[in-house]
Amino acid sequence: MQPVHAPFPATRLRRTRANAGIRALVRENDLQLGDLIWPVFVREGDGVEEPIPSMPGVMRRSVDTLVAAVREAAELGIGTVCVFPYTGPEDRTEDCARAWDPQNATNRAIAAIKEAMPQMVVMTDVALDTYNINGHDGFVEDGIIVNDRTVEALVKMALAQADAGADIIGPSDMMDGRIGAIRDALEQAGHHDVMILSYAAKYASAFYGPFRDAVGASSALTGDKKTYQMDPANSDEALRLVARDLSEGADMVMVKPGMPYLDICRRVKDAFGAPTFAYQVSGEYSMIRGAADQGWIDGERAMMESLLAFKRAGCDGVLTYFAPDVARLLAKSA
Ligand SMILES: NCc1[nH]cc(CCC(=O)O)c1CC(=O)O
Repeated sequence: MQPVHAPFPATRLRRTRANAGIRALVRENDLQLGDLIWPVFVREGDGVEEPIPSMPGVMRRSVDTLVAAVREAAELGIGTVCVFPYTGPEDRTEDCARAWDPQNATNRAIAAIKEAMPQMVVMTDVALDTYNINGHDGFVEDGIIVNDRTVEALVKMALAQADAGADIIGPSDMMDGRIGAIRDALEQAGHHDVMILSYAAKYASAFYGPFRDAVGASSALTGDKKTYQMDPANSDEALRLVARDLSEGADMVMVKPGMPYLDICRRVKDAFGAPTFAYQVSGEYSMIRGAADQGWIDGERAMMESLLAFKRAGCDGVLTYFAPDVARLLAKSA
C-alpha cells in the first residue's frame, strides 16, 4: 500500500477523527462475538465452582456447573468453548493413561456440552502435561522428551475427544509430526469433519504461569519446555512451523501467547491466509485483570483494546478468558 496525501493544509488527518460518527465510518477493524473462543477449566466432582487465585474471576468447574456456565455463555452469544482439565496427583502417571480415558473429566464435559447445546462448537487441548507425572507435554525418558512415542499417545487422546463429540482438536504439545498423525487417525475413524486447530507457533513463555496453577501442573513440572516450545527470539521459525502444520492437514493455526507476538500473527496471516487465531494466555489475562482490580487501569477499556489488537494484526479470532465479559459489554453497548 502506498498512502497518498496532499500537503497540509489540504490534508488534515484529524478531519476523520472529529466525532464518533465519522470515526465509526472509517474504522478498519472490529471485535465481534463470533471472534471469541472461551477457554474453560473442568474438574471432577459435583456442584464445584472453585476460584483460581492467580486468575481472578476464572473458575474451575465440575461437569454440571460447567454446562450451566456454557449455557449462560451461549445466551450471551458465545459460540465456541475450549475445554481444559484440572487434574490432581491421582490423575498423573508415567504412562499418562488418563489422557485418553473416555471417562476423564474433559471427555465427559465435551459430551455433556454437546448434548445440552449441539450448536456450541467445542474445542479441546491435546497434550500430556495435565496427565503426566512430571508435567511435560510429552513422555520423558532419561530426562529427554521423546517425540514419536508421544505422538502415538496424542493420537489416542485426540481420538477419545473426537469420539466424545469434539468439533475442534487443539494439539498444544509442539511435538513434530502430530498433526499428520492425528489427521490420518481421524480420517480412518470416520471423523472426516473434525477440525484441527494447531498450536503451530507456540512459544516457551513465562506468561503461562497462572494457567499451570489453574490446571494443577505448576508443582508437577520439572525443568522447562524449551526443547519443544519455541524460542521467543524466533520469527521465521514460526512460519516454517505453520507451513508444516498446514501441509499435514491443520484446518486452522494458532499463535501463542498473543500480545507479545502480534508481529507473528501478522506474518502468519500475510504468508498463508489461513484461519489464524491468537491465544491471549493466562498471564496476559491476569496482568490486565490484576491491574484493573488494583484500580491502576480501566479494565474494560484495556480488555477491549488488547483484543482489538489481534484483529488488527490479522487474526480471525482469539482465545480469551475475557470472552464472557466481552460478550456482556458488547450486549450493553449494542
Ligand atoms: N500444553 C498445555 C497448555 N495448553 C495451553 C497452555 C497455556 C494457556 C494459558 O496460559 O492460558 C498450556 C501450558 C503450557 O504449555 O505449559
